[in-house]
Amino acid sequence: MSDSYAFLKGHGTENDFVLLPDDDGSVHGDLDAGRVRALCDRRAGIGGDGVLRVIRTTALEAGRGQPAEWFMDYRNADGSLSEMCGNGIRVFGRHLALAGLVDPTGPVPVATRDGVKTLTFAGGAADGEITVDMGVPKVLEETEVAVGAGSWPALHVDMGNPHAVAWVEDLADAGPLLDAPTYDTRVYPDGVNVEFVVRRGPAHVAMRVHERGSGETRSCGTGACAVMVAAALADDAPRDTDYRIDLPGGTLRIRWTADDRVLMTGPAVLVAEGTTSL
Ligand SMILES: N[C@@H](CCC[C@H](N)C(=O)O)C(=O)O
Repeated sequence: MSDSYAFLKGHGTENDFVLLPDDDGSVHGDLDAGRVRALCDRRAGIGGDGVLRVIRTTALEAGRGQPAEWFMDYRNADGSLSEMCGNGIRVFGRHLALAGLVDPTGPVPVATRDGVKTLTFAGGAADGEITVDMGVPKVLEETEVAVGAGSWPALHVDMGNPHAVAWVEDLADAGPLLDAPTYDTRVYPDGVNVEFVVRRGPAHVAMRVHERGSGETRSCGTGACAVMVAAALADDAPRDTDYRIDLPGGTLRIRWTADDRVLMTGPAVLVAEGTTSL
């Protein structure tokens, strides 16, 4: 492994990531958790909610056999793995398009630990929103989450990664979320991302999120999809209704289609690139 290596920094609705180009896996090897934590450190590192390693599908065991050239190797800021990252995959796609590694005029498949997701670019490589086919949601059991003295019923929605969606009176009810919400570990043996949601209008909600492995973040794409599914069920909304999901870092638009797929649309921005030896 080399001492100094390339990175990029980007965000999707202010959910921010360090990207590590590593085509054949020779730069970062197994990408140990310590390096991920150092890169994501907001004072001593570059800073980010997670790391996106850009690696060929053929170069990583988790990617082999998936029908896509590129694999999004996502890690949370604490170094843990997750199956999927909704904001991250748009940023990942933006990098692939800007680097000329994919053709953004057609559908772009990206392999993940939750299988292949397909990206559609509304603009060119450099601008416009990106829509991701996030696949079929799994609506599971009713459960409960708690923060401090407050506790709320929550719906378990699986978007490839686990979510608990809790309706609250006010987004401030959950407090500063410095501590992770508590949850039923029998329901979520591998941890959970917890979303707190309020209504803003018809097909329009706002949310905050505490992410497994990253703490409270400004946005979570898979979380927004889970929230949209919970809201559409609560509203008895017809399929193909477009929901607006407001997050502290911006807005995502989500649709649950008649053929049971969740489509997420939002921005993806690259803000810096360089080399580091972290
Ligand atoms: N911010 C992401 C989700 C990242 C993974 C999550 N923290 C987990 O551990 O499942 C998104 O935009 O979906």
